[in-house]
Amino acid sequence: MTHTDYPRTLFQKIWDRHVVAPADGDNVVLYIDRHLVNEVTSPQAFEGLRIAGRTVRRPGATIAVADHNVPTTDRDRPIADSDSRAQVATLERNVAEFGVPYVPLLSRAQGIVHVIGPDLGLTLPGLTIVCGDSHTSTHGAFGALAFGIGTSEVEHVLATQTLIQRPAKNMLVKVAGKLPNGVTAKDLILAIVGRIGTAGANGHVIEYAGEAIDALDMAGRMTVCNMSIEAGARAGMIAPDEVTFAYLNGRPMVPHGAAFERAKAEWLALRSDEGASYDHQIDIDAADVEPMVTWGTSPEAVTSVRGRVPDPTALGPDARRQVERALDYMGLLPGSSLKGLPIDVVFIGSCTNSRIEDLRSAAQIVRGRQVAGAVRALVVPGSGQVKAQAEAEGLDRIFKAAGFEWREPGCSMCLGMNPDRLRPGERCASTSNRNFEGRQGPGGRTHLMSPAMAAAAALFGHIVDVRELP
Ligand SMILES: CC(C)[C@H](C(=O)O)[C@@H](O)C(=O)O
Ligand code: SF4
Repeated sequence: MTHTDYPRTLFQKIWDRHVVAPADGDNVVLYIDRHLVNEVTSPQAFEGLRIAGRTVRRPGATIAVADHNVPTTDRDRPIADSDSRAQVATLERNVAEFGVPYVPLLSRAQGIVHVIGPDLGLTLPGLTIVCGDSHTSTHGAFGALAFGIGTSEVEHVLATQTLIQRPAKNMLVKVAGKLPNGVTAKDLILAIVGRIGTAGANGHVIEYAGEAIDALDMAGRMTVCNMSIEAGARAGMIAPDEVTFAYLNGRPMVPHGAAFERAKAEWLALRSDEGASYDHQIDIDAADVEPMVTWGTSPEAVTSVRGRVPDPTALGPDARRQVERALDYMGLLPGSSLKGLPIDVVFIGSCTNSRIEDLRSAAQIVRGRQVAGAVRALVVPGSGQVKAQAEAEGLDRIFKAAGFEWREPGCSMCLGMNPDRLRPGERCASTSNRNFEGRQGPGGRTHLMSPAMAAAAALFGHIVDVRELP
């Protein structure tokens, strides 16, 4: 079946290539190329297979790793928390029983599932990639169709290598112009989520395009696609180009030599056709984007670092109650300024911002300076490979000399499923993607920002505008 008779978007091209058969109504059976498995959403899925007497259909298309529950210190010792220990042990038992490839905790390849896929070259243009984790959208940065699935779908993919899917709508976010100095991919995606809201892309796959997107490195593109989910999108994607190919070339699971050249020729066709239509388009001028900081308990509660916390009395009754509650939780006064707000903890990590480029950008700010007195500051590389690369470049020494803790890879303080947590009332400058109540530990207060902004906050002990650093 060919579809060359009408212009299609990148999303439609990948979708069409993966439809196996129609299902009920508009639904289709979609073939899945890669299945990433973590310890959180897979136990019941494997249990389901066991009960039904099924096997894993394509173990070679599947890869498992533990990331959420792993401590980021003392890796050679047993995990102290019994629930976390049990989750990791269960994954290890399941992968052994079902013959699924597994990246062991002590392997150099271990890390956050959305960091290791690209690291290893498992994430390739044109593929369908799923994982029982919402931030699977990260992999769309390579021009893949990548989305999060629930536990029952994890079981379905394990058993059949397919999913029943309903077609998505398609949104284009076009970012014209250049991002100003000191403004990063993280600021851009925070600005987009702030503009369209956490439900702004519900039911849509977002494609990002335009000069500012083309200018991003792969880490930046992953940051943008990662947080698409915070705008309600099912996935985010960016057409592959020379930046993508340069990143991929030479990675372990990427085709080599002549096979790479052949693949590249195919990947070049993975872009939206001229005249392809979208259900929705958003236009952003990159020149207007500033360093962004969240003030509330939802990623859309965000403003420029020069901005102020909203004043609820200026709002209608519903918005007013919401903002009042957020400010109360966050311990912020209405109308107060974000710049100068004291912070207790700095977390540089998570699948949004724990890649080598993110660590370089933070280290550049930190080099030769010191973390402010009482601030507890953590750098948690996204994978063992990122950690080794950073150490080879001496970034670990820059961070440690400044007073940062240098940790083992994992989700860490992005969410409180492991020992890295905020204490109640602590305020954190965080490079992660969610600032929900209790996300980093009960009572913890999260301000999302870029790695450079978080690094600067660590040095001053309060939120600063990275553009104004001496
Ligand atoms: C625990 C996991 C299922 C969850 C997700 O799906 O995203 C987590 O990774 C998160 O970031 O909240
Ligand atoms: S780093 Fe955070 S957002 Fe990413 S998968 Fe882990 S918990 Fe989820």
